[in-house]
Amino acid sequence: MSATREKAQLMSASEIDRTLVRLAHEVLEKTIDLEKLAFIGIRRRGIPMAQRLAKKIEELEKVKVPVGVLDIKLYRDDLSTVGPKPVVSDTKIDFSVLGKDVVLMDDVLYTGRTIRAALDALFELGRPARVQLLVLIDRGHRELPIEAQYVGRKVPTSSREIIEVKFQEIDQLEKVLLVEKVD
Ligand SMILES: O=P(O)(O)OC[C@H]1O[C@H](OP(=O)(O)OP(=O)(O)O)[C@H](O)[C@@H]1O
Ligand SMILES: O=c1cc[nH]c(=O)[nH]1
Repeated sequence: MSATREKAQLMSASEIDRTLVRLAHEVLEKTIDLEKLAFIGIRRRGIPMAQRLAKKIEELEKVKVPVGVLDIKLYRDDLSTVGPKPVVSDTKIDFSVLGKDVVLMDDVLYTGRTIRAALDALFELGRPARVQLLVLIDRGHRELPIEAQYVGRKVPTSSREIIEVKFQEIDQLEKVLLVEKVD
């Protein structure tokens, strides 16, 4: 792994929280039937996001939104010409996705390959009524026609830059950093 240098802090803990509150309100605004809503977090940092959004919606609307988990790992195929390929390695969704209004959640949207793998896995489980995507950071550089309906912040980046999201539940600290690869 190449070394990195911190360039800027993009979000503090309180900014992350305010953004998630806004996103919870946006999801509610665009949801017709709350009983059909279901959140699926992409491991690792999509999971705390899905759990926190479900908690905020329970506080606001007194409705418990079911939360599932998709684990997508990078699978390196030596014959591949496009680099490592994201594949689903573990799924914990203990509710039926049939007819559900699913919101997939992840911390960073970049090429879109992780979300494509998540959609493939989701449709193997059943046919949801609708699938939307919520991300904390959209950094651009898409390689597939995938867009998020709910975006915490759009951050234009160069390909040498990396977005690092840190969440208390995983990293024991809470912030979003812009870092740069150094040779
Ligand atoms: O749009 P893409 O190009 O697919 O990139 C986005 C994915 O990359 C990151 O995961 P990463 O593979 O770094 O795993 P991690 O979340 O476990 O650190 C991030 O959490 C997204 O899941
Ligand atoms: O910058 C990036 C790109 C993909 N995934 C991340 O977490 N950060």
